[in-house]
Amino acid sequence: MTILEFTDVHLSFAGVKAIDGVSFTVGRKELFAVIGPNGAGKTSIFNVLSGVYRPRSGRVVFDGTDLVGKRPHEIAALGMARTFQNVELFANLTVLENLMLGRHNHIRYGPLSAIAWLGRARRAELAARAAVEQIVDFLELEQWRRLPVGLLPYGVQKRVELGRALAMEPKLLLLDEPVGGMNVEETEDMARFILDIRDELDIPIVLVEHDMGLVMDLADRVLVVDFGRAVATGSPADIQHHPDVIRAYLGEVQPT
Ligand SMILES: Nc1ncnc2c1ncn2[C@@H]1O[C@H](COP(=O)(O)OP(=O)(O)OP(=O)(O)O)[C@@H](O)[C@H]1O
Repeated sequence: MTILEFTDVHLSFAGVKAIDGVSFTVGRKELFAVIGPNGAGKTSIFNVLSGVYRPRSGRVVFDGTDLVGKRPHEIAALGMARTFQNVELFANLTVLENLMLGRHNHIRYGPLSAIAWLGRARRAELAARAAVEQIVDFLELEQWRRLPVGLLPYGVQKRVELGRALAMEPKLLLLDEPVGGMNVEETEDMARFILDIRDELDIPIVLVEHDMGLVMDLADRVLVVDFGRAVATGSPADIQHHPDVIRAYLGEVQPT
């Protein structure tokens, strides 16, 4: 039961092989992590998944649909939501307003019914508000819900960004360094929410993260990339001791 198949994908920038024949699959109940040293190709993999880059060759199949050639908004509408390395929210809007924006692809009514606040428009708006309140509750954002996002601590902003992705009711969630720049307490909170998303909301997750401890604690399986290639795929316990993984992180050990 796979939600995502990434098969023999190649992507180059002016001679740099950012992705050099990487393949992996993600299961429907899986928390799948992609790790690797700086410049290894992790962000490029995310950008191919979300339609920002079109690969030179290879297949990317999401829930039965081939994604290659699709635009980012089309991929989002198919049910793939992402967060970004740097928080990308509307700083002047409140938490609730930012979360409502995440629902826009679920709101289907014409401008006339919206102006007249009739039937479908009213029902869709009320359903969106109810869904957003559930997310506020789930991510424990109550105390900040009516504050502009720009005023909130960084860790809370990252949580709002996660909430906005959840507001899309995704079939798959892509998290790009969800604990990057966070302190220990914020990291622990985020780790708990990520696990709850997989276990309670039943949403599979692909995670790119530099925090090894977090990856080892959370991931069901891990893909290690280096110089655009897949070095190893396996459980956290398996890959930790894999000689190619140790080499990728520590460099070649020279005999003395
Ligand atoms: N838009 C681009 N133009 C040119 N080269 C790029 C571009 N994006 C990525 N690259 C190159 O592709 C390679 C992979 O980069 P990528 O950002 O995917 O790595 P990464 O593993 O996400 O790195 P980091 O951990 O530093 O974020 C690098 O050599 C990078 O310089």
